[in-house]
Amino acid sequence: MSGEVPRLEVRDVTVRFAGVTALDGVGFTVEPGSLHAVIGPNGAGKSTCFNVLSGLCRPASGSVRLGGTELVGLPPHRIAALGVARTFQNIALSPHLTAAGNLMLARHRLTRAGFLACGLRLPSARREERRHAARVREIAEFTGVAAHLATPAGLLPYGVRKRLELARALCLEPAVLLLDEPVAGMNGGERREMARTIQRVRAGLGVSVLLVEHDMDLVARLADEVTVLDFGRRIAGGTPEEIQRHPDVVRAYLGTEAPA
Ligand SMILES: Nc1ncnc2c1ncn2[C@@H]1O[C@H](COP(=O)(O)OP(=O)(O)OP(=O)(O)O)[C@@H](O)[C@H]1O
Repeated sequence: MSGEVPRLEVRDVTVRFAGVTALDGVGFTVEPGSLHAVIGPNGAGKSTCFNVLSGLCRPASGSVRLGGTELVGLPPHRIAALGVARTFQNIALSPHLTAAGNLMLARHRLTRAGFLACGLRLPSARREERRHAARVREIAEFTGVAAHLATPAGLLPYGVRKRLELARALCLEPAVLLLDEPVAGMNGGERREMARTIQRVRAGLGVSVLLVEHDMDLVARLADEVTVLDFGRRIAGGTPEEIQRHPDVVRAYLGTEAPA
């Protein structure tokens, strides 16, 4: 499948908030099927970068292209429909819906007309519904949440909810998956489980993954390429090994958390 996954190209993106340049001419490329991490100290611009890619924030200038398609200026639901799906730092699941319900809701976003037909209980819609349910089960198995499908999302342990959030993003059948701090707040066991899940998803589904993460062990273990931001600027890019030796990166992290 990675043969069909388009390249994501971020070029010269600048974002300004009153008095603050959150991103200053930032550019990088996520190669098809690769895992690309964006790291940097607090306030470096990582979240802003994600918000630009998913359409929540419009840059003052610059471009984001998925294959031949310009994403800047498109609303978030169009960007998701084109194949860029994201998770959030703070889990955004419906707590009263079951895990399966949350995933089915995401599937319905794929086909809005399907949702209407489904409400009218047309036979074609019932077939479609069964197909969606089968795919939801497949994705749930991939992400290790299949045993929890009947449980309301709000009652699940934190680590499972984070994997469910990832499963929900995958329900949109993305070409590029944006993961916003997927192991934040997790204990060691949950972190290892999430790392395995990300590896499985990437290898099994062939999607590209763009990861924002503070956990350097995870980045070193998973990433093919790393982009380092500091004060809104891209200060370095390369493999995890190259990044850890880069003098500007070491300097940027001094006094905060040194990359392990
Ligand atoms: N909506 C906003 N209005 C004003 N300033 C903002 C806004 N969002 C972000 N900023 C500023 O832009 C800069 C980059 O913030 P951003 O949240 O992207 O950094 P980050 O690397 O994600 O930080 P963290 O690791 O703490 O999440 C910071 O100086 C921040 O204060």
